[in-house]
Amino acid sequence: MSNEEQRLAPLREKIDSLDAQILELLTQRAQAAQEVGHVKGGFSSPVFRPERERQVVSRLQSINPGPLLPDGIAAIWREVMSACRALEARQTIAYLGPAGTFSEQAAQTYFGHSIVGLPCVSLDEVFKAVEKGAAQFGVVPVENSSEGAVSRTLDLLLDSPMQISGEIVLPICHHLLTKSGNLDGVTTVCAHAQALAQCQQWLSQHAPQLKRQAVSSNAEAARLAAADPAIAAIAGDPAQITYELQAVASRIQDDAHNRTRFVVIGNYACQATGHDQTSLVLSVDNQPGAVHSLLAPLAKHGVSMNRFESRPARKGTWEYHFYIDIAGHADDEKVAKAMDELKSIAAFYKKLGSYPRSAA
Ligand SMILES: O=C(O)C(=O)C[C@]1(C(=O)O)C=C[C@@H](O)C=C1
Repeated sequence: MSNEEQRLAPLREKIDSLDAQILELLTQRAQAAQEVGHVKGGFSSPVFRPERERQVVSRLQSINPGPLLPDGIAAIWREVMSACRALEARQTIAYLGPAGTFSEQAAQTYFGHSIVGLPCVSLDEVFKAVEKGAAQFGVVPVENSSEGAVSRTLDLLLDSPMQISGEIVLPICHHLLTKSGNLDGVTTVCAHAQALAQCQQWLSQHAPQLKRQAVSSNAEAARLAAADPAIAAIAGDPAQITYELQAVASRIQDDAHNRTRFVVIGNYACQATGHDQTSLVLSVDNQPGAVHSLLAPLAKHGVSMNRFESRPARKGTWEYHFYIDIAGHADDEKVAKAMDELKSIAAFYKKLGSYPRSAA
């Protein structure tokens, strides 16, 4: 045995013994979750409880003695609870496919890996899958930090009976990918229109000769690049791994801090956790000071606004729907008061959901 092996052997024995103890405890935890599942089954109540999962992670982070980092605690328990939840009933999660999209990564980041993924061909299909009950929840992109709102998602949220029960913020890094790892013989770069826009400066500077072709998703671009040596794709890590491509250049997005916010849609109203957000859609009659009147109840009750987005109301007139995210849960007293006032002055009012805020 080498000197290194001699020193590693007792440490590894210690890790093996600790792992056996952790497994014993995880087994007991899984059995407790199974019992929880039986109780819920008796009341026909939902398996997935985002507010409880948030509480579990926050409590452990608050008593964490170190050296594990808070993000590490969150990642470990995300998978522990995903595996325990699957023993109660494995959840089917719809997302914008194909496999290898950032939407799939967002779904796994939020629900862990013990889920059944249901890749859908469009955002409309994600909503339909959840509305029809083919999936318990759906994950859809709603906003990118460089490109702004995903307008189709906003329009679908407006019309859907589903509510928002969570949010995920993912850092988005795009790479230029080919089968060979170089641009020899490559004529065209394919990507989703949003990704082409997010990388346009880099492309103009470093690969102006490539024809830019928008396709339905970056994962689809990666699939095309894997099949055709004349095609390069712009896509992220999940698609690079799925389609076994090589990076010609990494992190080519023009904004180094590029992030996308996804929301979880479903038929579940979350309880308050103390770190919540409420999403609303409103419209006001087209008259002077109307938008200001929408903001007044928030200021009056000390409710802060995290986001404000407008979309044409699609009625052929110059009218708009305002999508606003406010801090707090609809059951919080000051939020409830502000919402009541908003409801009374708005020409149109819809609550999209109250849910725990993403830590990112
Ligand atoms: O507490 C519950 O309701 C559970 O079902 C247990 C548990 C867990 O593993 O801690 C699993 C699934 C829920 O989403 C929340 C928590």
